[in-house]
Amino acid sequence: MTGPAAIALRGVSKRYGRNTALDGLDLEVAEGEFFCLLGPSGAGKTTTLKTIAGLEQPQAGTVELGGADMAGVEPYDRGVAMCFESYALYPHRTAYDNLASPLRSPRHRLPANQARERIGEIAELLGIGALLDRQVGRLSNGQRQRVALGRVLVRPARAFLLDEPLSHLDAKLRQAMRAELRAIGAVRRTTTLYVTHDSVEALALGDRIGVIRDGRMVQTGTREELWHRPYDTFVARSFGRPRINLLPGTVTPEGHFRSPDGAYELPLAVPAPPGTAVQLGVRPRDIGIGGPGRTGGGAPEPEPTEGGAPGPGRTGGGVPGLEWTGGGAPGPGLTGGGAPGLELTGAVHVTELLGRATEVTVRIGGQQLSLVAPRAEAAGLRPDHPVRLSLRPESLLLFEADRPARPGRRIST
Ligand SMILES: Nc1ncnc2c1ncn2[C@@H]1O[C@H](COP(=O)(O)OP(=O)(O)OP(=O)(O)O)[C@@H](O)[C@H]1O
Repeated sequence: MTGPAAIALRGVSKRYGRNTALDGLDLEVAEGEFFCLLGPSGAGKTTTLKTIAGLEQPQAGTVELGGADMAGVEPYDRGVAMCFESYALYPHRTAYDNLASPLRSPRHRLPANQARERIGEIAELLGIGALLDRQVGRLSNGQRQRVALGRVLVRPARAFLLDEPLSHLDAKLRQAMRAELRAIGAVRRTTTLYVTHDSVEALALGDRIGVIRDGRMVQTGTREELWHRPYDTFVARSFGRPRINLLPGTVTPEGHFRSPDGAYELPLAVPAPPGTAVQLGVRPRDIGIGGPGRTGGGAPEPEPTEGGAPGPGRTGGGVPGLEWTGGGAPGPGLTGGGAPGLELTGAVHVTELLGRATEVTVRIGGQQLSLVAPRAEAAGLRPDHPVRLSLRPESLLLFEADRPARPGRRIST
């Protein structure tokens, strides 16, 4: 990172009475970066944004913007623009007026013609150009949400803090807006911290993603890092639908994974002490069905259940929702060919149609495992049919067993 981070939180704790919202949170967002903060409800995402904006005072830790400590700096003087999920708009004024009001404040005042131009540009990009004369109180929730987002984006800021700005839109519009959002010039140029609980959105939008849980940052990284090298089972479960299979078992003296009933063993690429209780992580799209024909690189189909993401879907080393723009080699984990595939035999439990693909749940001994197969390949499968599964050793992840208070960490070399 050159120069100070645009946003830096160090050891930030925030309690509300006996409720701990943030518990020593660390976060760094680089200048110009689009950073997605992903976490379940109650993880502390909104509190993080409010603390950066100066609307909440942490009990411990520091917040820096552009290298300057923000302790004691009023929200207005921090220069960040925040869009709340519960948007505050003037319901009796027009959408245009709502967009224009930030540009009338002494700090951001623009000459009328420039203000009009800027509002027009933002409104067009957000698809509300035709609604500018309408009173906000007469707009739908989704339209109002776009006005609220526009209000944040019209004025220059050192950083945008966006709290689930697309949550009120229907799936189709959300998908379109997601693709549009990063194209907006203001967003492209400005550091953006974007809160979401939707992993598809995070994968589609974030230059980097931070996964937050119980007020702590579990892992930050690029989508490839989080997908291929998740810190623990919580992060692994956060990405991908259907979810990653996490199969409990133990490590044998030979360093193999063994299922609890001994129904199967698989060699492990990662050394783990014999006897260790572990979980084997394997993503449904990395499992081939019906023999060696499909061992080369997981299912070639686009993501049917995660089709909301822009781009070709599966070009980025298996990470869904990733438009691979870097050229050259995709991320790790897709070495294609080369390593011999592993084989397992089981019986079909159920099949479920997912649009162009089919989710197949297979029983192996007492365990179940789900995979995604192209619809045509799965068409003939019936419950109790015997099936052969193929796995690529490099797509297997190994985790410690989950404990009640702590998801199992990934075991790596
Ligand atoms: N003003 C408040 N008073 C008391 N508790 C609060 C307050 N604000 C947040 N909390 C608590 O702090 C924790 C974190 O809340 P926060 O709103 O930051 O989570 P979140 O990740 O944004 O969740 P969501 O996705 O549901 O919006 C929750 O347990 C919440 O109940």
